[in-house]
Amino acid sequence: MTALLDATGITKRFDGTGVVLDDVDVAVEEGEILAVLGPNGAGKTIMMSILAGSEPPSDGAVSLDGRPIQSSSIDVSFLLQNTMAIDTLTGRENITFYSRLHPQFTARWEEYAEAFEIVDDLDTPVGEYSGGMRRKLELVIALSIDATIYFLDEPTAALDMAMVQKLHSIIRSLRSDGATFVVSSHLPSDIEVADRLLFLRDGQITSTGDTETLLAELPSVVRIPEVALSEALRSNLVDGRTFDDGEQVRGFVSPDSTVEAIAEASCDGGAGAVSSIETVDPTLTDLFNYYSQSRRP
Ligand SMILES: Nc1ncnc2c1ncn2[C@@H]1O[C@H](COP(=O)(O)OP(=O)(O)OP(=O)(O)O)[C@@H](O)[C@H]1O
Repeated sequence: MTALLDATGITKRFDGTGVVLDDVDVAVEEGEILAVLGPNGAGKTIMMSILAGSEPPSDGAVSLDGRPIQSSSIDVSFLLQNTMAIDTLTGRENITFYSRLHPQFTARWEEYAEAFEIVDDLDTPVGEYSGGMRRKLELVIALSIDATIYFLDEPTAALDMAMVQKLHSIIRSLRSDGATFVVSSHLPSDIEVADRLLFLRDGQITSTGDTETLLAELPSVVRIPEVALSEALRSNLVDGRTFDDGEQVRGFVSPDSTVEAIAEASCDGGAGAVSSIETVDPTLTDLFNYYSQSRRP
């Protein structure tokens, strides 16, 4: 089956910064929801801009339905962080502006403005909006376009959890009508809406797959009291790395170690905390932390 969106050998270089996207291949099937995940500076925005056809790659090519992608195509809706809403116009005027600009703009905006709770703010200039209000208005506009494919760059960055859930439900509903989504994020909660995850780090794809498969391939997760940490214990963890979890930390058990070895190492640390070291079920945050930091074995 030919992918709806097909990007091959995408590379981006900037004078000074050098290579920020390095020979990336991405294929997105029709009706798929792909989440592009990675830490700050991983190259998500650059990749989204190139995939959506709004930024030329230094090398490589992107096609939509077999033709070179163009951001101006009526098939594409692209939400790029903080670039859409015009400050001097009110929310309503922005909506009118985009409705005239895009031939596929629909009356769905009214339903979405209600869902994102910005109806009462529509007559206020966008320059007076908070970051979250602006993001919600931009989402209302981007999602009201009847596109074949939606590129949403970090749509949930300024949203509270209730709004994140509403966005996910709108994405699912448009997908059930046949739409395709590429959504970038650095929030583990966005994993919930995706069919497939693609992790980006330092401009390269470190892993890709569905959530279930990537979760199954995750090393055991261990929770350790911070006080029990020692160099010897860290040497049993993947990359020696730990992640905050309240008064404890979490880490991934190295392939050549065991939870028992970690418990023993904690004795060596002199903390007497052996009994409180435990393996735990992996969460989406564990999944995000592991694949954002490590290369799939
Ligand atoms: N116009 C530019 N000129 C030079 N370097 C750039 C330019 N735009 C981005 N970069 C560099 O490319 C790299 C990737 O940036 P990008 O904005 O794509 O990351 P990101 O994953 O979206 O990060 P964040 O989560 O912080 O938004 C960074 O090192 C950044 O400094």
